[in-house]
Amino acid sequence: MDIEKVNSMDFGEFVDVFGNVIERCPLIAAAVWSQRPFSDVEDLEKHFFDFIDALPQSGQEGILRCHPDLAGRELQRGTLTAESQREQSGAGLTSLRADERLQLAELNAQYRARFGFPFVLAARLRGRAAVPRELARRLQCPPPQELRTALDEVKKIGRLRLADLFGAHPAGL
Ligand SMILES: NC(=O)NC1=NC(=O)NC1=O
Repeated sequence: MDIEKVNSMDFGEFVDVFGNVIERCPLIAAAVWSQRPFSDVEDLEKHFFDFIDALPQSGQEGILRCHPDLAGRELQRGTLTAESQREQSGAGLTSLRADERLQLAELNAQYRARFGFPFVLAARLRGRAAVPRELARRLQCPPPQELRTALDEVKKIGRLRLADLFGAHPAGL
C-alpha cells in the first residue's frame, strides 16, 4: 500500500480498506475520503484524528461506545472484528483464567457505569497485566479527563491499524 494507491481509490475501495481504522466507525473513513489527496500516511492519519477532535462530545462518546469490551462477551463469542480479535489475542486476553476474566468484567461494568462508555486501551501496546491495572487507575479519573484519555487510546489503535495497512512501524507510540 502506498499513498498514490490510496489517493486513486474510489469511495468503495477506500471504505473497504480504511473503514475499521477506528473500530466500527466506517463513517469516519467515509468522511475522510473526500479530503484526498493525502500527502502521506501521517497526513491521512491526521484527517482521521481531526474528524474525531471536531465531533461534539456526544459523537466522541459514540465512537467509544462502538468499541467492544476487552476480554468481554464478544471475545468469548468470537464476534469481534478481525482487527480487534488480533489486538485482544495479541495482548493475551484470550488466555485469561476465569477469575481474571471475572475481575475484568466487574471493572469494565464499574467503568461503564461511571463514564457511560466502555474502557478503551490500545491493547497491543500493553501486556495483559496492564489491562486491569490501567482500568482500576483510570476508573478514578474525572470524566472530562477520562474522555480525553480514552480518545487518545482510540487514536493509538487507529495509528497501529494504519501502520499495519501500510506495512509500516508507527513512531511515537
Ligand atoms: N475496549 C477496547 O479497548 N477494545 C480494544 N482495544 C484494542 O486494542 N482493540 C480493541 O478492540
